[in-house]
This record gives sequence, C-alpha cells and structure tokens, in this order.
Amino acid sequence: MAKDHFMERNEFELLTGYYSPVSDAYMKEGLAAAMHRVKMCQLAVESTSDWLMVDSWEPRQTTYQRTAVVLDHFDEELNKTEGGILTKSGQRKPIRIMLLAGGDLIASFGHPGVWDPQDLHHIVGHYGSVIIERTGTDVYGFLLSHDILYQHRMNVTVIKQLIHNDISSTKIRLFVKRGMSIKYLLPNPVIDYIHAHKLYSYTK
Ligand SMILES: Nc1ncnc2c1ncn2[C@@H]1O[C@H](COP(=O)(O)OP(=O)(O)OP(=O)(O)O)[C@@H](O)[C@H]1O
Ligand SMILES: NC(=O)c1ccc[n+]([C@@H]2O[C@H](COP(=O)(O)O)[C@@H](O)[C@H]2O)c1
Repeated sequence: MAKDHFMERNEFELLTGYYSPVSDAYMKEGLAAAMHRVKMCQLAVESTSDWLMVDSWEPRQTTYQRTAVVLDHFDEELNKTEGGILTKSGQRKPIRIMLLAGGDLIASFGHPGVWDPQDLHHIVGHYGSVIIERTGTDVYGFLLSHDILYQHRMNVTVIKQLIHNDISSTKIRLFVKRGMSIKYLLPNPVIDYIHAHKLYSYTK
C-alpha cells in the first residue's frame, strides 16, 4: 500500500524499505529471539517483495534502541557513510528517511511515558512518517488531537486501508500456540520456519 501510494505520485521516488526488528533487550512478552525474527523477516521479503529488505543493526544491539536512534542509524549509514544516492547525472543526493508504521503505533505516541517528546519532534519533524490505517485506530482524529503530530502534520502521510486487514502478530502467535492454522496469514516460508523451530510454544 505504501509503495502504491508513492508510485501514484511524483513527489518521491521510493528506493527501499527496511524491516528493523526490535532487539531482545526490548523484552516484549511473547516475542521470539531476535535471530529468529530477523530470519522470518528475511524469508518474508525474499518470497514476497522486490523493494523491502531487513536491517539487522537494531536486533544486534545489546541495549534497547529508541526508534529515533534507529532512524538516526539509517541516516548515518545511508546519507553520511554512503553519501546518499548516486543519481544518473553522477551526483549524490540525500535520501529522505521516514518511519513506516501502522495507525496503532502512532496512537501510542499519546500514551504517557512511552515516547519522549523530543524524540517525537525528531521522528516526525526531522524525518517524517508514513502511517497505514489500522482497524481500531482513528488516525485522522489522533493527528488532530496530538499537539506534536499536528505541528508536523505536513510531514505525515496517512495511507487508507481500502481492504480492512486486522491481522495482528499477537493473534498469529496465539494461533500457533493453540495449534491453529496460520495458512494464508503469513508467507509459506515463514510458516515453515515457525514450525521447524517450534517457535511460540508450538507442540504437535
Ligand atoms: N494489520 C495491520 N495494519 C496496519 N499496520 C500494521 C498491521 N499489523 C502490524 N502493523 C504495523 O506493523 C508494525 C509492527 O507491528 P508489530 O510487530 O508490533 O505487530 P502487531 O501486529 O502490531 O502486534 P500486536 O499484535 O501486538 O498488535 C507496527 O507499526 C504496526 O502498527
Ligand atoms: N520511545 C520509543 O522510541 C518507542 C516507544 C514504544 C515503541 N517503540 C517502537 O515501536 C515498535 C513497536 O513496539 P510495540 O510492539 O511495543 O508496539 C518497536 O520497534 C519499538 O522499538 C519505540
């Protein structure tokens, strides 16, 4: 959906998208070890996408890295180390980095103590965000009500979900735990990997 959005407009040329799985230091209940999550993301993009990739810097970190710091990492690697993108004219141009997230993640910007306001200015003001609508979250209402998001609203692109997709990784993990089928909910190589490594307390 994000790709379609950018292909339809001439504002940006979409270069690539990176999955950046959170490190084990985040300690979110139910998550598999980072090495498995990286592998599953790799299997997913290899089998389904010509523009998505996986970056393993964040999951390799031994301490939790806030999202603002993760975006800085991409900026450092793509724009400072690489010098941006080489254009046809032989010149280098800086790459615009943005946070691609679902509506629920953006709604968490309003949860007290979860995000540092300085980080939010950095993420949305300096980088910008592409938000995919998600069932259960009123993204437009939230954009209006949240002071920092509203201040940087020109840097926020909301993408409408034309077909509602309420798939959730928590539900997928629960299905596996209960021995229920996850066929058609994830790419087959990922399903095979989950079963082969007995992730999410899967027992036959
Ligand atoms: N069905 C969906 N529609 C839109 N965005 C989604 C959807 N599922 C996940 N995302 C987005 O993908 C990113 C990663 O999500 P995460 O790994 O936390 O999984 P999740 O499905 O949101 O987890 P949970 O089941 O706990 O809600 C977040 O930005 C989230 O908003
Ligand atoms: N302060 C922050 O930078 C902050 C806060 C909450 C979640 N996040 C990020 O959001 C993503 C999703 O987190 P949850 O699965 O907890 O919703 C993770 O990548 C996490 O690092 C960042």
